[in-house]
Amino acid sequence: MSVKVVDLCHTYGENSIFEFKALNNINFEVKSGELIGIIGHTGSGKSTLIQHINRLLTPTSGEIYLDELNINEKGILMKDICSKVGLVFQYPEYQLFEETVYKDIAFGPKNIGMEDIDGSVKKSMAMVGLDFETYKDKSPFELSGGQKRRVAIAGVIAMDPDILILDEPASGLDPVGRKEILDNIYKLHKDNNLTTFLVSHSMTDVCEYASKIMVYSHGELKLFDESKEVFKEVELLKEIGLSIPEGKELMLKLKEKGLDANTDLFTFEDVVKEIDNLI
Ligand SMILES: Nc1ncnc2c1ncn2[C@@H]1O[C@H](COP(=O)(O)OP(=O)(O)OP(=O)(O)O)[C@@H](O)[C@H]1O
Repeated sequence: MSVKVVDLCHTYGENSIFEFKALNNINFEVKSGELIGIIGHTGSGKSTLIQHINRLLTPTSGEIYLDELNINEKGILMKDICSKVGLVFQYPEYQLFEETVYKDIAFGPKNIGMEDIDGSVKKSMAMVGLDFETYKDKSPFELSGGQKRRVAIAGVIAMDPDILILDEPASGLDPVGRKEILDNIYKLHKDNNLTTFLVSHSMTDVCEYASKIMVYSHGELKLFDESKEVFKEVELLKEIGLSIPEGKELMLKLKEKGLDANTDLFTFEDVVKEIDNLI
């Protein structure tokens, strides 16, 4: 499913002394099946943006289209949007509340009136790499941080969305847990052709996975391009207060030291290969 955002503005507390413009004239188009990284400093508007894509917020002005559907048009039910757009909030494990993993994952599908609840729980658990028999009767609260997060993601996937949005899915996990969850999300996206938005503070996290990256600063979309093009804008990114991926940083340092390093590289794998070539 494609997403088109046209002239989107969002002002919190309009016409009050707390008025704050969180998004200013945002325009972009994302094709069906793309994985988009959304990067920006704290308070740049990332969460505000993603809440518009599943209509949790109403634009102050502007439009959002999912394929041809203008989601804020009169008569469109919230239920219809929820079944198309799955939003996984930051630290989703804090929103787990049922006594078993099965019940927690089944909650969403039941709520939107899906028929084969059992089938969708089984399928979504398999998709996030949780064995059904091992985990279905466990309490979500006895699981590790990474496993809890998988349960929370399975609860959203179980509603069979066309678009998946994840707000900082790797935050608070150790390096192994981060890689596991991000690899799993990437696989979900690829296997199901899910249009996916990955919100992060970390360039290093998103650069390995995203086909394109959006960079937000103070409510404005500053860059939206393929990763390697975005990472060429080193000065602008530093000005905004964002670090470039560690791999690219290393390549730039090697170049400074006089080595013929390819500074267009940024993923861990590519950088390791390049270092092998250089030494
Ligand atoms: N409900 C609200 N009322 C008033 N201002 C808000 C509200 N929610 C967010 N803001 C403000 O809007 C701006 C954008 O917030 P938003 O949460 O979208 O940023 P963010 O990029 O997601 O930040 P973070 O990375 O810290 O989650 C911030 O300055 C924030 O303080």
